[in-house]
Amino acid sequence: MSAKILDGKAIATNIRQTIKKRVQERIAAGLRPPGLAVILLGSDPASRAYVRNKRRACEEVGFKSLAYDLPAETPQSQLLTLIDQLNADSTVDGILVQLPLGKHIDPERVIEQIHPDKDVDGFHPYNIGRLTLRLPLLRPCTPHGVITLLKTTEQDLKSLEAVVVGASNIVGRPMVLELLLAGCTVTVCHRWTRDLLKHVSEADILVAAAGKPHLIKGEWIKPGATVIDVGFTRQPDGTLSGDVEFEAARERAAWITPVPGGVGPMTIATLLENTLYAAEQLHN
Ligand SMILES: Nc1nc2c(c(=O)[nH]1)N[C@@H](CN(C=O)c1ccc(C(=O)N[C@@H](CCC(=O)O)C(=O)O)cc1)CN2
Ligand SMILES: [Mg+2]
Repeated sequence: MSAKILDGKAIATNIRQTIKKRVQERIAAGLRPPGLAVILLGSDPASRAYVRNKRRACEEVGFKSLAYDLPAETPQSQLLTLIDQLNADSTVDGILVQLPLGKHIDPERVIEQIHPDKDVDGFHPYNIGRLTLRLPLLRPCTPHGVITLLKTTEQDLKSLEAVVVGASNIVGRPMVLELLLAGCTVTVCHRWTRDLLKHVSEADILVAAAGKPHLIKGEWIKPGATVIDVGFTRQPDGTLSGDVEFEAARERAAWITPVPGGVGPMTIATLLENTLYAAEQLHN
């Protein structure tokens, strides 16, 4: 078997086109464009690249993009004051602070300062709580983007065995909640899991989000499984590696995401969806 490719790049392009049309309709109806404020501290090259892509994506679909590039040493109090100003700005529907932040800043404190209705990353405890209680509002972008990808396979997700590898706040944990909401039976593996192979080999749906290149061996994959690789580690030669041995896994899986071009583009497309949702449903 050679798995079908889940082409996140193409699916994300379709989503972006749909959003662009909706923004044009809004403007034609005399409504303002959705606004997204993206805050970047420091000059980490990867963070700069992701932020550049987010701002470019906003401009392409016709959103108002507000850029705040602050020095790495910006005090937390100044960041909180900026967030307060953006919370009060009625032209801003979404606020995000690019992660990770420097050691002098408490990311949980910063996320909690964002008004939950403008938390388009879906990281605020209010939005995570709503997802936990099956009342989702603004949902974390990468996990929700993965669900969008899974829906394109037209499998009935109900009753499937899903295994998430990695338990981070921004991917693994909300991914568990999303898969549970979709009707899967969910197992989460993490650094203390004793027998990773055993769990992975039982997965109908595998979401690898450990950030460890090639942690998941191809021969562990259950034949016919759907493999979603959230990992993207930059190697010294400049190439990107996922958490899964792609070529070997592809021989066993039914569906698989590439790295790059799988999950990554869905994160940004889902961010645009969240910002449009905030503008249309939460701030009118
Ligand atoms: N505030 C946030 N910070 C971070 C998030 C987030 O969702 N919100 N996620 C990651 C970084 N990230 C977006 O911010 C992100 C990472 C990767 C991609 C992506 O498109 N990856 C490409 C490959 C890109 C490359 O060549 O380097 C792919 O997989 O195809 C998009 C967004 C941490 N911080
Ligand atoms: Mg990818």
